[in-house]
Amino acid sequence: MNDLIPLVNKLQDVFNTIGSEQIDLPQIVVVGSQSSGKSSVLETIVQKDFLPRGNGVVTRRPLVLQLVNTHMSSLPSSVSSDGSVNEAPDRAEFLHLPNKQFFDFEEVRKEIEAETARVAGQNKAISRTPIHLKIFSRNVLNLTLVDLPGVTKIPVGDQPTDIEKQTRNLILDYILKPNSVILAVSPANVDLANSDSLKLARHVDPEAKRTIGVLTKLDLMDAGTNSLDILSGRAYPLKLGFIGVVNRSQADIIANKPMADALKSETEFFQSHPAYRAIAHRCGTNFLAKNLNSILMNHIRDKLPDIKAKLNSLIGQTQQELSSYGDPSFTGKAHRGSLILQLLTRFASDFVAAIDGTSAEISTKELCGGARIYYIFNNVFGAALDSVNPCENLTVHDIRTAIRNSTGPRPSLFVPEIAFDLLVKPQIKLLEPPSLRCVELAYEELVKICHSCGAKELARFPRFHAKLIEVVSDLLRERLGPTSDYVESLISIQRSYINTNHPDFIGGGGAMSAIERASQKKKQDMERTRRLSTVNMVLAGNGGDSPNHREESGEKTLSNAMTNLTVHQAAERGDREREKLSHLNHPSNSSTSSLNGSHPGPNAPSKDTFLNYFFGPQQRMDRPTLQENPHRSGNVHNVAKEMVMPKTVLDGEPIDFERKVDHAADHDDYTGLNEREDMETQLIRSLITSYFNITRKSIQDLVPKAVMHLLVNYSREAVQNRLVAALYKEELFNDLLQEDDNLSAERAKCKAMLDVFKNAFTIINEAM
Ligand SMILES: Nc1nc2c(ncn2[C@@H]2O[C@H](COP(=O)(O)OP(=O)(O)OP(=O)(O)O)[C@@H](O)[C@H]2O)c(=O)[nH]1
Repeated sequence: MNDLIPLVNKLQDVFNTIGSEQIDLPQIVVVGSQSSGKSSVLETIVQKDFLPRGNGVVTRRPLVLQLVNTHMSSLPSSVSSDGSVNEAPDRAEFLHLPNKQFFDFEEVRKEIEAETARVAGQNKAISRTPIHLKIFSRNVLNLTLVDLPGVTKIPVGDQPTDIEKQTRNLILDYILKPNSVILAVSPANVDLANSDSLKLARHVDPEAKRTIGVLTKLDLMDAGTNSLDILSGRAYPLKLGFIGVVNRSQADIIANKPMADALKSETEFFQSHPAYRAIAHRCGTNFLAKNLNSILMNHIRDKLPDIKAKLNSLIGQTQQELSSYGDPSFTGKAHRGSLILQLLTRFASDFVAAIDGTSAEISTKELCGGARIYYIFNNVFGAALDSVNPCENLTVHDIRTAIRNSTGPRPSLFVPEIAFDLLVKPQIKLLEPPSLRCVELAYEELVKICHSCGAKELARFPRFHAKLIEVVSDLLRERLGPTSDYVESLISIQRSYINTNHPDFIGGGGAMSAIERASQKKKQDMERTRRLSTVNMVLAGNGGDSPNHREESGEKTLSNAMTNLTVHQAAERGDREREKLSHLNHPSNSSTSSLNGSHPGPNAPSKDTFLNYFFGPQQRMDRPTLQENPHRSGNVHNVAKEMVMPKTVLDGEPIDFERKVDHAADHDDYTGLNEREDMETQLIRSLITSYFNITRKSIQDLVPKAVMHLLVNYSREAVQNRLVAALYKEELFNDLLQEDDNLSAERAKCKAMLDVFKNAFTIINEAM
């Protein structure tokens, strides 16, 4: 039974070697506010002066103290020549100094101070890293105790402003572990209601099952007061009870009072104290040590089955982790070929599965693989194409220049087809950058896919993994060129023949109708604005009307004025307007019927020239007479006719050639377009937009198909063969199957851990 504490110490040592905190080993954690007497309690238990002393914060790192009874253990004693047994002297060992033994406990104190300062600095700051100290003595009972920094309220020295929070968290880290027994130290000369240690203990152990209370400084209580209520468990119930102790006072320490004397004085104190006399056998440091020893042993005995179960599952997990690093024996000569082939096939099928979306490890966080390619086609590429303005960079100047240049030395009779052709081709070129970008994005996605393939299985063989990626990347790069070229040629194909017979093309008639509608609307708007401003003028011209008067007449005057004005103006314009409108809309008028619809009727001949689109075949003959003076009428239909006859001729004005040449040379001077020029420009723009939209649609359809065929599907089919051809070569096997150094180290660490767990399991098995 008494072997249980050495067993836990053994486990602790075993786990310390691998720094594993996976097992929560039973231990006693000493908690208390600053200067409550924690170190004094520990020193009295050990019966040695070995802990740092001083004012204020002294314990600044957790101290894991293992007490080993050399009397009970088989450890170092020797037999002298006269046959008597020489008890080995008490000694201490630090985990951080494995080859050094301390026999002078003053040196132990210095080492704790130096080690504390090394990690936590010289000035009052605290650190979470524990110091492990083992003390071998015949005067101690087997115990494992952890001394923690005291709960501090006010920061001093280098301590950060949140020192209270930091110490609290550090303490909580230890006492939260269900296998920790909390030794809550409270000074008896301070009201228990203010005890920090009991507050913290209650927080993590509300049923007070694993908290043992220690009352220090019982000798410092005011005369006439005592803690009998607490010590007998009436004031503050704890399952493990309260134990009172009297440690050395500061004066005793200064006077170097020996431990043995201190223990004697303590016993005398309890035996002679009127209040404690009756419970003296349950008080004092010796009783505390014995009690702690049996509490810890019982605790260990209770917890061992859990620890065993936990170890069991850890062994399973670690074994699994170890096998994930691969079996080093499997890379022997006989197996290399099949291993290479197996990993290579796995890589290729991962690649295909990622594209097809059949991968076992499909991400739920972000789009990947095939879905991402679809997203590129549908959303990214689609949006990029949609964002292209069909008339991007196409200024009025460009359009006018194109029209003029395409007519050569002749005056422009119609808006020439050649100008449209000239202008629309560069616009189609605008579809090329997004299309090529689409190819690149799909390529990049495939590269990304290939980087994520086989990552788990191939972590062991980084060279092989890199080679596999290299070969697939080469394959993808090879396909990038032809795919981009093909997509580029798709755009060139579109540019090489402008198919104005396309059924979706708006054509001249459609474009004219659209412009006509827009123009009419614009005119109506302008008219409305003009009327309103006239009304305002009428209202403003109402003589000496004061502002107040105007306000009084209000809406009524305004509406009257508007009605009068509208009626008046309608009468003035009269039949002229009505006649024009009926002329435009009259179905029997063949010249307007084709203008109003996008497509000519079923009997209309094919739209082979611009003249056809604009006016239908009959229009060739339907030229305006000079008397009609279409420009002056401002009618859209007449303006369209103007494109057939230059305005200057229609107006009958003499042409000043000198001025015209100068004007044409002045490229920036297109701001003051006349109505005919404005109409021509608009017409060209709407034709370009219509044709561009048709091309955009077909590019949007064709590019993804090309990318799928030439890049994605091609590489998908070719990947396995390519990998085998490039890498399944006997002379490469050695290089490809070179293991990663880190992985070998990880495997070794994992193996060591597994050994530790197995070892611990055996230790527990033997003890139980
Ligand atoms: N008279 C008397 N003095 C005590 C007793 N216990 C501790 N002291 C004194 O109280 C002071 C603080 O004791 P420590 O043991 O250093 O307290 P601590 O809780 O370890 O302090 P920190 O590690 O700094 O948090 C010392 O001067 C001790 O001598 C006691 O039972 N009686």
